[in-house]
Amino acid sequence: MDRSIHEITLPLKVIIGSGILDKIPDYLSKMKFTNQYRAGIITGPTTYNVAGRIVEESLKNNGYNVEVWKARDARMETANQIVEETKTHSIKIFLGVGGGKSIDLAKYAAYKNNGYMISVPTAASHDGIASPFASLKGTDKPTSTPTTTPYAIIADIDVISKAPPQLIRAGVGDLLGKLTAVKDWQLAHRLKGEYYGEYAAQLALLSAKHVIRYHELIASGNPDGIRIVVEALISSGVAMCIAGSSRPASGSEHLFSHALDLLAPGKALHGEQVALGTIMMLYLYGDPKWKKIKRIMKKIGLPTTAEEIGIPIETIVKALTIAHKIRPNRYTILGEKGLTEEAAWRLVRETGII
Ligand SMILES: NC(=O)C1=CN([C@@H]2O[C@H](COP(=O)(O)OP(=O)(O)OC[C@H]3O[C@@H](n4cnc5c(N)ncnc54)[C@H](OP(=O)(O)O)[C@@H]3O)[C@@H](O)[C@H]2O)C=CC1
Ligand SMILES: O=C(CO)COP(=O)(O)O
Ligand SMILES: [Zn+2]
Repeated sequence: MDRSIHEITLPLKVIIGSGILDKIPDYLSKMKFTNQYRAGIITGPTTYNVAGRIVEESLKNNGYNVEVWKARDARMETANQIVEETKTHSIKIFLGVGGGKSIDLAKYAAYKNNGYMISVPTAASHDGIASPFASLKGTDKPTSTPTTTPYAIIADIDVISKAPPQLIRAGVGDLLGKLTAVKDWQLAHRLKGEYYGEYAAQLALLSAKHVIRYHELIASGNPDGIRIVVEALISSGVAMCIAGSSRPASGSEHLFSHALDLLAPGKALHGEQVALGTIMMLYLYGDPKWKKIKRIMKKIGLPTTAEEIGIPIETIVKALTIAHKIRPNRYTILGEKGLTEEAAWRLVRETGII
């Protein structure tokens, strides 16, 4: 990347409130959109019932021409199919209504169609809500594809609060990952001369520190706690916008999660896997904080063992040994050769994952 020109695109508007889904047409018109623009809702089978339908009906009631896509996965193949279909329908406004999967698909489709992406999260489970990247699956090396920064974020706290509690816990897990992601970024800067942006790094770290500070309030299910997680997730996404890469938000703990996605797809949530990886990567850094993070994870109900996350320990060990190959140009504590099987077994024993 040519670092002499650093272009940053941030979301134009962030609206967080209660019962705001059916106000989306008003927000769109305040952003100068009219119902001359065709709208596409990219959602999932469950999230359509939770939120997508409300958005669809309110847009239709306001004269919008609306098409809906209910996606079951965020594979590159699925993403390209949506791109083609949205092209046929001349969609210009792409609303990602759902979890990380739906939001990533909408971002990708908006980017490929030169449209506007509106991020409508139904769960506080990931920091892709505001990021300009789409994590698409289905290849042997899951990649973060640069797309378009969400033009606006419309987060309905009522909907997000009613989501299964496992999802908000996963959001905290994704944020805890910034503790090692930033260490990895600094390491790559020192050892490989990689560009490092202190401000973006500190912003990502702040989002992790913020949820650590308020973990008890978050665990109580109080709407103020939910709001804290949503804001921290948005802020971590903004860190990615500023950095121009997912570096501040994704390091060795994410490589471990991506490896699990390849070996045991659909077994656990992204943020749960990332948090488990964070314990182990902190340990590798010799940072005694791994014990505190594990304690906090237990307190809020995030899985801290192979059994709790529902993935066989052998698979976790295997993931640790292949994680470094997922994105070879992203240098992390795992180094260029990765962990041996013996080292991986020692790691899971020392950190009590087994
Ligand atoms: N681009 C980026 O920067 C980032 C991308 N990601 C990506 O995001 C994904 C992880 O996001 P995550 O949200 O955990 O996964 P999903 O989008 O797969 O959502 C998990 C499940 O929760 C359901 N769900 C979501 N909201 C609700 C709700 N309110 N009520 C009931 N069910 C709900 C979804 O339903 P349904 O089946 O209807 O979708 C889905 O079954 C991964 O693919 C990850 O790689 C993560 C971080 C950053
Ligand atoms: O999940 C992410 C940040 O939380 C995105 O990271 P990746 O670049 O590893 O897909
Ligand atoms: Zn993540």
